[in-house]
Amino acid sequence: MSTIKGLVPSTTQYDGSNLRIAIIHARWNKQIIDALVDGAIRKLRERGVKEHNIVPQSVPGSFELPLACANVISASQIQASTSETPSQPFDAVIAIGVLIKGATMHFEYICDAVSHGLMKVQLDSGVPVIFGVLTALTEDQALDRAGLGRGEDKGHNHATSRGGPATSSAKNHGC
Ligand SMILES: O=Nc1c(NC[C@H](O)[C@H](O)[C@H](O)CO)[nH]c(=O)[nH]c1=O
Repeated sequence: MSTIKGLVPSTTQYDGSNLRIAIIHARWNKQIIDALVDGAIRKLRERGVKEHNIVPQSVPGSFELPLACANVISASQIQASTSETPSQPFDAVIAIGVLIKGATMHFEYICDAVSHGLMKVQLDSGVPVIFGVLTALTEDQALDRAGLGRGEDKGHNHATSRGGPATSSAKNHGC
């Protein structure tokens, strides 16, 4: 059965060649995280973002993503405005995590806190924070969304559809 879900690809080809993007990722569920980070980097490079302008940084778990994103944004803005050798501030941040439901409500509380936290970071900073956190009810759901599915259909790496919004949001943000 066909589906109506999905992101309609933008007809505008955004040029990422002058963008600087941070990728903040958790270290929980490493096999899936690694595939998502690789997918995001691949999409950013396809959009023309230079390799040295893609800056990955890790945190222990998804619960630490909002603070790390806020810190990396403010640090880059301070560095750009006060340093003797100013560097370009980040134009967007991609937050990547993998949350898999367990037997308790821990999953729900982290998912809620992280999603609201990341939204607050982007509204407070004015810098786009792309939501790349998988909130999976099962391991197979997470594996499928990283393109690592255990069945014949390996699924689709959802992080490749995070790189695009990072460049388009950054450009629309007037960077
Ligand atoms: O519990 N499961 C998960 C998890 N827990 C750790 C949490 O994010 C945080 O690092 C600690 O609570 C310490 O603050 N973090 C994830 O990214 N995915 C999970 O599936």
